[in-house]
Amino acid sequence: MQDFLNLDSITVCYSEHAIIENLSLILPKGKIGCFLGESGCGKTTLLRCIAGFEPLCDGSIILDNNVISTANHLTLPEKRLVGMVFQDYALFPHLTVIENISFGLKHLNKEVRLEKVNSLLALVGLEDLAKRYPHALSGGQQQRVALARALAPEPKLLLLDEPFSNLDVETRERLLPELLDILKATGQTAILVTHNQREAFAMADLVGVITNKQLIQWGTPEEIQHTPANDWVRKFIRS
Ligand SMILES: Nc1ncnc2c1ncn2[C@@H]1O[C@H](COP(=O)(O)OP(=O)(O)OP(=O)(O)O)[C@@H](O)[C@H]1O
Repeated sequence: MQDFLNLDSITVCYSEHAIIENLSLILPKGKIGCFLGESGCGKTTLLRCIAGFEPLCDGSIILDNNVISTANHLTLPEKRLVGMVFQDYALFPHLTVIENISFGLKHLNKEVRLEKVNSLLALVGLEDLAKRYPHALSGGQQQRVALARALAPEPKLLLLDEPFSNLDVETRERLLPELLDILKATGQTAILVTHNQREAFAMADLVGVITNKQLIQWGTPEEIQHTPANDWVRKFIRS
């Protein structure tokens, strides 16, 4: 497998207590990975490690041939070119849609920035709401702004932590294929955390099942569903 993101035997601890032990996986460029597992198994912690918000106790994380985390080295989050979309969108309330999306593009000249933001607004279908503030948007619209803002700096890797969890079922159903289309259209490599297996199997090229501090299986949705690694995975995906 062509290796773009490589988690190599990583162990993650909080106060010397291991949350994740000796976890390895490879995600090729342009693919969407998804972590599945029970509440508290460490899915968000893994995303935080990849984003550079948590150190490793052991192992290494390599992104696009750069070692970004080891037990002794942590490339700063802002230097990793890793974007993150949070559960609660985390938009800047005092900035309009267009200002939120432009936030990470201050280094570009005005013309280039405007062109980029306009194409992102079109990509997420928010051209008509560019001057609104977040409080005047629906949950689904806020999530689209968060996605456009995260995509704006063209991250090497996009991390999405339960991006649909605050949305009603109807909006989730509508946004899921839209999100997939946007990620695939931009060739974005991404990792999604969700509690929802249907979402994981619909979105992901590769699904990781985590339990008891370990990644039990890392495979395509078909492999996980048709050849589960053990009884635990079989029961988990039927639950
Ligand atoms: N800052 C912290 N300090 C100590 N323990 C923590 C910290 N953050 C998380 N934990 C613990 O680490 C474990 C993994 O948490 P994490 O949030 O990664 O799980 P999760 O799989 O994302 O859970 P959920 O699906 O409920 O969001 C949990 O037992 C949690 O209590």
